[in-house]
Amino acid sequence: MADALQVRNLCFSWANGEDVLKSCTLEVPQGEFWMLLGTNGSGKSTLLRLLAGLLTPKSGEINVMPPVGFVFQNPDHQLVMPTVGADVAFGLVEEKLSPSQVRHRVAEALSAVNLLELQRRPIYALSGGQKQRVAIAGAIARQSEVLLLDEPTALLDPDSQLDLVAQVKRLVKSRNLTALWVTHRLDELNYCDGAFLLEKGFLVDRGDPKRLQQRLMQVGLAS
Ligand SMILES: Nc1ncnc2c1ncn2[C@@H]1O[C@H](COP(=O)(O)OP(=O)(O)OP(=O)(O)O)[C@@H](O)[C@H]1O
Repeated sequence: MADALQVRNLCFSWANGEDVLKSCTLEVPQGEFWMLLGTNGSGKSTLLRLLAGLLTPKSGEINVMPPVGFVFQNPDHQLVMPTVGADVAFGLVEEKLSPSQVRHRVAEALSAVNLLELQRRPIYALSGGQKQRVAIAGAIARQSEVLLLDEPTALLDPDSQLDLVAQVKRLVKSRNLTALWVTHRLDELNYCDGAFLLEKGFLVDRGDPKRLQQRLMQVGLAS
């Protein structure tokens, strides 16, 4: 399977000169769900922002299959419209679509995350997990091939957390999407195809999630 996401020798420094990513190389095959783990400050969010094109690398190569959908830790930083349906439609304003095409895309994306019946609900009246699903529906409506999710369950209770990760896994598999999901929660590793471990800007391990789960349970992953 071809890679939907590829990074070669990626280096990044902030303006203060701090090296955050040190020659990182990774790839995620199309249709797979991978996770990115690491202690606080190891560079996970920075890597995700580079993949989304929100930051510019110091050196190295990034290839990500477009369009890319990004899901933030806090959905209140991303949902901008008053209702569920309006928010998902807002993401389509730059595409030249007729009103009926927009309605169709919004309905299809909300069905994919089981929120169609909440289309007219105000955003403020949603739970945290429902808000994250609206953010994911936005990416699906824009027909994103790659989903980048930066600790999307950090603000969720354990039940909503596992519902969300299971739902993203189903979406990835049923639509042949590709996802990279940042987490501190080791139980989420049960849902992915593989995982990367980032330490102080170096990718120090990768591969079978069960093996990484064991390794991290033994040493304890700081969160
Ligand atoms: N805008 C910024 N300007 C300067 N330094 C930054 C900026 N954002 C992050 N950093 C620094 O970059 C390093 C990596 O931060 P990053 O947020 O990528 O880590 P992380 O692994 O996602 O951490 P966490 O698990 O706490 O979210 C940290 O030392 C952080 O202080």
